[in-house]
Amino acid sequence: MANGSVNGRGRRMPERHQGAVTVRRAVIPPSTADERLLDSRQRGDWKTRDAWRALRILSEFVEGFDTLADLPPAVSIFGSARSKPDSREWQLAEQVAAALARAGYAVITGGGPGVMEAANKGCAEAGGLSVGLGIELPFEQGLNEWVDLGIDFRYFFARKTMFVKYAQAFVVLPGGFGTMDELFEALTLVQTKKVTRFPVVLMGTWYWQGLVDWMRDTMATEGKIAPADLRLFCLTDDVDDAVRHIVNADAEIAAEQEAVLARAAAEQQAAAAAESISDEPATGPEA
Ligand SMILES: C/C(=C\CNc1ncnc2c1ncn2[C@@H]1O[C@H](COP(=O)(O)O)[C@@H](O)[C@H]1O)CO
Repeated sequence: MANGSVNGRGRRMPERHQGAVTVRRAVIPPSTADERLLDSRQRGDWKTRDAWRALRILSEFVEGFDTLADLPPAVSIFGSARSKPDSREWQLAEQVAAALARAGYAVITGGGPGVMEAANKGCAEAGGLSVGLGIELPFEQGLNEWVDLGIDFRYFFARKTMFVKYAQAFVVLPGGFGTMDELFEALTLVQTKKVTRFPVVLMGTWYWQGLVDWMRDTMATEGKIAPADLRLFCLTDDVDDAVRHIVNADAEIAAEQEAVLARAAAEQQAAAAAESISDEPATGPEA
C-alpha cells in the first residue's frame, strides 16, 4: 500500500492526492475539498466560491467518464479499509476478485488498503483489469500497489457515481461505515429502480447474518421495507456461487435486451409493411 512517497534519502514524505494534483509537506492544506464543500459554517464562501467549485466537480465527472468509458464489464468490490491480510474477508476478497477476473470482469475498488487492496491484488494477479477510485482524505493515502488503472477523486459523490455506472454488480465484504454507505446506496438505487437488475452479493456470512436477520425481523416486520426487498441481495461465502449469481444476472439482462431489440425490429418491419400496402394504388371496381 503506497502511503506517501519515499524521498532520495529513504524518508517518507507526507503527500496528498487532490484529483490530478499531488501536494506534499507544507503545501498540504488543513482540510479536504469535500470538507470545505460540506462545511455549513463558511456561508461567506457560498456566493464567492461555490460556482467555481461546481466546475471542479464537473471536471471530476468528465475525468471519470473519459477514463472509464472503455472499461470491460466490471464488478465493484467494497469492504473494510482496516482488514489485515490474515483476515477471512481479505482472503475472500482476493479469491472472489480473481474468480471475477477469470470470468472476464474488471474489478473496481476504492483503491485503498484492506479489502480494497485484497480485491485489487486478486484481480491483478489473475490477469484482470484492476481499477482503483481513490479519494482525498485528511491523512496520507495513495492508491494501493495493485491498482493498474487509478483515478483520484476529491468528492465522494462523484466517485460513487463511477462505482455504480461502470459496474454490472456489487460484491460487499465486511466493513464499517464506508462499506455500509456503499451497500445501502446500492440497495436504495435498486429498490427505487434507479438501477435495474443490479446484483448485490454480500460475502462473509459470519459478519452479515446478524444484519440480514435484523432487516427481516425488524425492518420488514415493521413495514420499513417490503419482504421482497430482502431478495435484492444474496448472501454467500462461496466464491463460485457469487460469480455464478453475477454471470447469470448478466446473461438474463443480455437476453432481455436482445428480446426488446428483436421486438422493436419486428414492430418496425410490420409498420413498414403496413405503410407500403397503404401506398399501393387501389385497383378494382371501387377504384
Ligand atoms: C481508514 C484507513 C484508510 C482509509 N482509506 C480509504 N481509501 C479509499 N477508500 C476508502 C478508504 N476508507 C474508506 N473508503 C471507502 O469506504 C469503504 C471502506 O470503508 P470502511 O469504513 O473501512 O468499511 C471502501 O469500500 C471505500 O470505498 C486506514 O488505513
